[in-house]
This record gives sequence, structure tokens and C-alpha cells, in this order.
Amino acid sequence: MSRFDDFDELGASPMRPVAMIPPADWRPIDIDDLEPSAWHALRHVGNTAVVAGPGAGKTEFLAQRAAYLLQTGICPWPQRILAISFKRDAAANLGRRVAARIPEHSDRFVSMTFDAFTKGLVDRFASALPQGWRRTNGYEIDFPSERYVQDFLGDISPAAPALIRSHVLTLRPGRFVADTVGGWDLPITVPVGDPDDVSGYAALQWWRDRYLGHGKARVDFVMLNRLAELLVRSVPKLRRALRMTYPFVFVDEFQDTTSAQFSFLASVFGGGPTATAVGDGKQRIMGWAGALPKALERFADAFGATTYSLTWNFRSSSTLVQIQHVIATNLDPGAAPAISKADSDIDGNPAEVWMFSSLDQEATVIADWIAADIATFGRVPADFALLARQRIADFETRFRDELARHDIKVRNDDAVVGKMRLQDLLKHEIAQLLLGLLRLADKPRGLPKEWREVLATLTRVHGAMGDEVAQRRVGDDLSKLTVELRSWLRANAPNSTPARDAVNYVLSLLDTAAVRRYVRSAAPDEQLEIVTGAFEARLAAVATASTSWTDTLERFECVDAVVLLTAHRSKGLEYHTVIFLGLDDDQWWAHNRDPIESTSTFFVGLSRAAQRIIFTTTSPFARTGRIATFFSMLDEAGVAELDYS
Ligand SMILES: Nc1ncnc2c1ncn2[C@@H]1O[C@H](COP(=O)(O)OP(=O)(O)OP(=O)(O)O)[C@@H](O)[C@H]1O
Repeated sequence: MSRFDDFDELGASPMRPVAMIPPADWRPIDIDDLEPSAWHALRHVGNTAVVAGPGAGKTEFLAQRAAYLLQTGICPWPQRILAISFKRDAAANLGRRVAARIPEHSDRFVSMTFDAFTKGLVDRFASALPQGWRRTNGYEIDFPSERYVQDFLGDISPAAPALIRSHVLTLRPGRFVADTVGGWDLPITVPVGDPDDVSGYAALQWWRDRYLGHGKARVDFVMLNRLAELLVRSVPKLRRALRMTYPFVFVDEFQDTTSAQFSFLASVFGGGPTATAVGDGKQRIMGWAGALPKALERFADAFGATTYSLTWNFRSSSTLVQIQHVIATNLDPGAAPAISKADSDIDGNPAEVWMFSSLDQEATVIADWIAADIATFGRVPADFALLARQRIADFETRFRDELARHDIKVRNDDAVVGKMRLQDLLKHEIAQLLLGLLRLADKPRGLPKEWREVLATLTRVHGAMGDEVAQRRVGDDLSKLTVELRSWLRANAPNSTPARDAVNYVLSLLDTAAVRRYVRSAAPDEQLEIVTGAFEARLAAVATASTSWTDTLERFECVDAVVLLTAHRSKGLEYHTVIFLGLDDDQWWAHNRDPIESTSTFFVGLSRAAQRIIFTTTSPFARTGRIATFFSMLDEAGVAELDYS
């Protein structure tokens, strides 16, 4: 047996008698129904591109398709579905959804990030790389700065073949790794001479500089991707093993795919397993990081995929969906109108532009208005999001003070804690695990949901899915751990205990090596210390003013708060009411650099609103400035303007 035949422990999970559902009888789980087009896409036999706008339930669609394929036996045991996402929390979210819907099959649904998948391949099979590309002393992960790339291009241009010499300096340092290194397929034999095209020349010099020379190889995730692609291309047995293990492959948020990732997918899965790509080209806001234009169309072409468009919007009420459609057609004139499946629950205008004379006035009026809305309609602070293009800090103090007058809290998800953004920390599975453990220890009874979640995370950390004996052991250990942690919390008041002690104590009760391995397996560049450091920083910040551990843990998450965040960070989220602050040249100063991506950012932000969207500006010149087109689109959509100035 070759070393590739047992790729990914295919067949290792114990066979259990699980009754299969005939495909015609299969029904969606936990939701009422899917739209007709989603049903067609779900049952489609070949490759599928699912193009769907905001609120269409793209991730839910993938979770349901996974359930369909696994429960009907179309993906038969022991074969698996591989789901690739771009971000760790998206991968975790999809994995959790599937585990909750079909726990009996969840060990056959592998949800991971692109980077974790490609790095995993390189780490396991590096010795099978073609000889010239094999390194004996490993590599270190290193992300080169733009400055480094600029100097590198300066260094390599004088020795370039005369015909391309001047072109080398026209390569953009900020895009060089994603586009040039990422766009170059590694030749099986390392070239001895210099390629005579600019991209080939510069990319090969890059590999010589960072990987092929003396000393430890330095790679980033684009380079690891290229090595993984070479590995699969040059070792047909590995490719066969991968294709056998994963006859179905999903890629979420396909609009974020880079050229390296695209070529990797084509190399590994093109013409083989059934691929399902979902995404929305109008929400392409990662172009600056190398996301390919028209990625879904390219996928449909290259994979011969059938394209399905989903048009239901489960999030936003019908007026908001109509407004979204005006912006959508600006980005894609052929965009299909969406159909709202959400009832409206507000009186008055669901969309308005509010003009203010100053930032102070803006914060005062909006804080009073939010407070009145909460008091009158029984809403909660977390129904409201304050969004801005950037520089959230410009708004934070004013809104914090003004909302405090009404006893309403603000949480700035863009704030930096330790070395992370607060949003990333709060969403992080390990931060949630630590928080859950502290909660369970603090309150001995009445937290069944927390118990289930902590247990599920620990089960994953210990790789105990599908193994009842191992799961029982994890449960027993958790009971013991919470008892010990409870005594510790009782003996140590939050406001007098260094946060470091608390975090260290919780970690000392866990199998830290297993947690570290788990963190790395999901996101290879992530270090446990970054998460625990940020956790500590947040705990220290909230503990000083706390009266008890219960209070500390509530302040830590600050769930009951109006959220402040950037439009970029709002991707994938939804709120009852969105207040899109700073519709002016100041916030949107970079609009003209890439008006399409900037409009997509506007589209992503405004489509987070389920019931109501308010745009604000304090600039009397905003209408005629850089983002005049935003105002024309809002006018066209019939959004009224209110002058508070
Ligand atoms: N089939 C369905 N039936 C009812 N509700 C659904 C269905 N699918 C999704 N939802 C709900 O609709 C909302 C939008 O779903 P989701 O956030 O997955 O959409 P999306 O396509 O990822 O949107 P976006 O691209 O804007 O982030 C969520 O509240 C989700 O729970």
C-alpha cells in the first residue's frame, strides 16, 4: 500500500448503521423550505455555481446540501464532503451548522479554510515534492511587507533580460505576491535559466530568494498554495486519493477566490469530484487582497458548472430589498431582482438619509432616537449597528457618551485587544471555549446551551467525534474541570486577580497541546498565544470595574450593546436597524481608487439591514463629492432625506 492510499484516514471512522433516506423523500432540516432554484441546485448531479445576493441563505444552502448528500447516501460512507471557506469563523460556522443538523454524519463533513487545507497537504507530503522543490530542513511562515517586495523588485530588475527589465518595476508591490507569485504554476523541474516573461522571471526570482536558496525557507500562504498545487499535479496517486476521499467539494464565498486558489482547485478537483461554489460577485470586497474578478463565472466556465441564481432574501423587508436592487444593478446590470421573504415590523420609513451639522449633533440625535425606539418598541441595543467605511474610533467616544446617558452600552468590534480585533476575539472558538468554561464554573446550574457548546468544542479539540467512549471521557473531564474552576473562582475575586492568572488557571485545566494542535489545524498561521493574550487583555479591561465573575463575563462579551463596526467587518452579519455613518468624502476618500470595490463595500454594509437603514452625513458637500453616485442611487431608490442641521 502506498503512503497516499490512506490519505486522511479514509475509512477510519467506525461504520455505524445509519438508515439512508431515499433522495425523493429527503426534506430540509430546521428550516421550512428552500426556494425552487435552490432545490434544483441542491439535487443537481454535476458541478454547480450558486449565485445569490445578500440574505439568500448561501451558507444554509451548503449545510442543507451536505445533509442531503450524506443522509441519502449519495455521498456514501466512508467518503466525505470537503467544505472550503476563506475565514476560520466561516469554516467553523458551517461545520457547526452541519454537526447540529446531522450529528450522525458530522465526521464525514470536513469544513476548513483554504490555507489549512493547502498547508496540511504540504506538511504531510512535502517529501513527495519533485526533487528540486524538496527542502530537508522545513520552512518558516513569514509574511513579507510591501516595502520588502518593493526592494526585492528593485534588486531583481537590473539583472532581468533586457526586453523585460523596465516592466519588472511596473509590477505593483501590494499585489505582487497574490497576482504574480500566486499566478505562476511551479514547473516540475526548477528552471536553471531565467524565463523571458515578466511574471515568470519575477516569480522565479522570488522562489530563489525565499525558498530555493541557502538558509531556512520562508513561505507565506500563497507559496504554500503553489507548493500544494505542484504536489498534487506531480503526484497522481495523491490526487487520486484526494478525489476518492472527497467526491464532493464545496467552496463558500467564491467571490473571494484568488488566482492561486482557483488554479489549485482546478488542479486538484477539476474534471473529478462534484464541486459546488456559492457566492455573490457584488459582494466582492477582497479585490485588494487578490480576489479574482468574475470568479464565479470563471468557475462555471472552467468546471463546466451549471449556474443557479437564488432570488429569495430571507433577511430584509421588501422596501430594503428594492433599495438593494438599485445598487446591485449598478454593480451588475443583469442582477436578478430579489424577492423578500421577511415581513416588515416597523412603522415609518425603512430608509432615510439624515444630514447633521456636526458629529456631536449626529451622536446626540441618534442616541436619543435609539433610546426612544428601544423604549417604545421593546427592541434591544443589539438590534442596532453603527457602521462606517473606516476610522470607527472617530465615532466611538461620542456615541459611547451619548448612549450612556440612556444607559445603553456600545461595543466597538473594530477595537484592538492584545493583537486581535475585538470582533475576531469574540468569534474565536477558543475564546468562546474559555468564556464558556468560566461561565459554567461561575454558575453551576441552568446553562445547558453553554454546556453543549463547550462539550462540542472539546469533543472536536480531542478528535472524539463519532467515538462514544471518547466523548463520554470528554464529558467526565469537563465535569471535573468545572468543579475545580469553580473553587478557584470563589477564592479569587475578579477585580483583584490579574487576568493572566485567571487565563493561566483555565488553560492549566485543559490539554493545552491538544488545543494548540486544534487551533493550528483550522488556521495554520494562528498561534494560541495570540488568542489567549487578547483574551487576557479583554478580561483585564473589564474585570476592574466588575462586581462579580458573572458581571465580568457579561462585560467581556457585552452582548447587550449597540455595535460599532466597519462595513468590511459587517460582511455576513445582520441587524434589525443599520445606521451607516459618514456618507462623505472623508470616510470614502479612497472611493476613486476602485469605485467598483468601493460600491461593493457600500452594498455589503447596507444589505446587513433587516428592517431599517439610516445613512448619515455631516458634510453639506457630500452629495456632489466623490460618492455622488451613492446619493444618485439612493435618490433613484426613493430614499428620503431629512435635514437635522
Ligand atoms: N431557507 C431558509 N429559510 C428561512 N430562513 C433562512 C433560510 N436560509 C437562510 N435563512 C435565514 O436568512 C438569513 C440570511 O441568511 P445568510 O446570512 O446565510 O445569508 P447569506 O446568503 O450568507 O447572506 P449575505 O451574503 O448577505 O451574508 C439568516 O437569518 C438565515 O438564518
